[in-house]
Amino acid sequence: MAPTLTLYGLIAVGVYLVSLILHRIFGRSILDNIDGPPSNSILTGNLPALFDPDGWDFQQDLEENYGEVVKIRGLFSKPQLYVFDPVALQSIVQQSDAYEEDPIFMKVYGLLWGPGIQSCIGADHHRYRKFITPAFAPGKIREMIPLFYEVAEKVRDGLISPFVSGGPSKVDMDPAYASSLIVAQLDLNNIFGRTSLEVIGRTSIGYSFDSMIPGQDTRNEYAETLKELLPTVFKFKLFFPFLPRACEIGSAAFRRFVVDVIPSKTLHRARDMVDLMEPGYHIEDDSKDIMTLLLKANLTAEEGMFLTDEELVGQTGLLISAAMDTTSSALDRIFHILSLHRDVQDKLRAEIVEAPEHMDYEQLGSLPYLDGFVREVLRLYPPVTPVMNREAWRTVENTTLPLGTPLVGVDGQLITSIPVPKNTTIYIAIQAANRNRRIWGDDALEFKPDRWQNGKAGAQTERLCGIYGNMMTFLGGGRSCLGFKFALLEIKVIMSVLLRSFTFSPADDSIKWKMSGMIAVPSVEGKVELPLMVENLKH
Ligand code: HEM
Repeated sequence: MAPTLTLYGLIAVGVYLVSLILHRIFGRSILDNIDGPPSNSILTGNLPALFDPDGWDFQQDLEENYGEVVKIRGLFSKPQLYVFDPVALQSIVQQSDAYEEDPIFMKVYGLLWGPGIQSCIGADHHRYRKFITPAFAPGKIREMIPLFYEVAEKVRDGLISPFVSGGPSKVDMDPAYASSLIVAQLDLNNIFGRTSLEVIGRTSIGYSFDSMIPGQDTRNEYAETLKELLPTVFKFKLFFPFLPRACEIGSAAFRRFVVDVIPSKTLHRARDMVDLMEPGYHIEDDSKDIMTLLLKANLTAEEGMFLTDEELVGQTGLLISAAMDTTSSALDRIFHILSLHRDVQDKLRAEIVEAPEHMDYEQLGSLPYLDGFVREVLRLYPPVTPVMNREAWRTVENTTLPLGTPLVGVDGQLITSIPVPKNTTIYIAIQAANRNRRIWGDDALEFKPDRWQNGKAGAQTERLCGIYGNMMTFLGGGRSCLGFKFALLEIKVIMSVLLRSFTFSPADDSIKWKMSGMIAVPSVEGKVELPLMVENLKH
């Protein structure tokens, strides 16, 4: 009896899936008239190409060969939209009642960290955001600058150590200059991963993950795991859509049993990582860190606004994760570009050495070339890779996406707005928006720090709704990055300290940028690393 029932059950599921696929392929969709690339597979659509670690060419094809809203195919060929039209973007990020963060990603974040700002929508998100925003006010970030310098100077000392003592890195003496100049090949990805974790650890929970002792690679297990966590979890991205339902099947113990018996090393690695993150970290100091600010704010929060202990802990894990990989990716890209453009590097160094050794909030913002350089890198190479998920969701059955530039439909007619059915996945194409020729000019794809004057790039007439520099790097609207000023100051402090002491040039290895999870990372022969030649100027 039981096997027959199981068989009928399986047949029913099979029939449902086949009818779903047939409906998707042969049924009509209101989005049929939007142009886009052919689907690569009935089952997975264009998703493998979109999420491929080397998917830059596919993204470029979307950016250059269709309109500013492109139709792609998702699971079971469901139509999805890849959007970089500025008016459409504004409508998406600002109409929080019509569009919300994809519930699937919310679920993933919630499973990894517990309740927190990136794992919820609606009123809960509003409550978290209102609660956390004051911790990132300019006055609070100003107080963190000495700590940024403290960490940056430890990094500098750490970089000097292999030069003086041999250290753990490959040391390559230039015989002609051996007595005066010393050059070493160092993996800056490792160094910036440690740096950004140390900065966010110290500022968010007053905890030092890494003593940054010169010459010692002392990253702890939590730090190592954190770095690997999202890339590992993202290996299962095609299964994400099933997560919300899967999490409702049986008890937690049963779901754990299922994970244990599935014969997948990667899944077991992800399970072990989440276990390790569970106990969290130990708070050593309670002075000015963000956690202390949140705890204090909790004491005086009005009814319904305070956070539970579980929420506070979840929040901190999310903050560390939001800050670490993004800032480390930005630093990697910055130093890779510096190594490739020696003239730019020299010009920056000249500006920096003229400035005070320890700059305050205003001074860090007032070096024009440094400011233009950072803006240009973050425009052309946003660390969060071009796709961010949002979904037209339940409050309205269907919604309408307004367009700044009309599209030519598949039927050859002009389209001035797009009716979007409920539950349509929309990708905010951050990089495509940042490189849109209509906004940035014909040289949009060129790296030109000089295009920036007083925080503005040329005579732009078209606005993007991003919170920083008319670009989408930190998003805009009610889910924009809360830590963007923090990140910019951290980056500028680290650049100013390191450029005073070192020059950076390419090593022999060829560096390729990959998409890892949602973050761009440098890699050499498949391994995440950024080998650069570093020359000590203060020998
Ligand atoms: C260059 C570095 C960074 C980049 C490019 C970046 C980018 C972003 C982006 C694109 C989002 C929107 C994500 C979404 O909608 O799911 C975001 C959200 C967020 N970021 Fe950042 N970020 C950076 C650094 C930081 C730092 C240093 C912190 C904290 C110290 C931080 C805290 C947050 C938080 C809390 C959110 C969630 C906001 C919300 O959901 O309301 N970020 N970030």
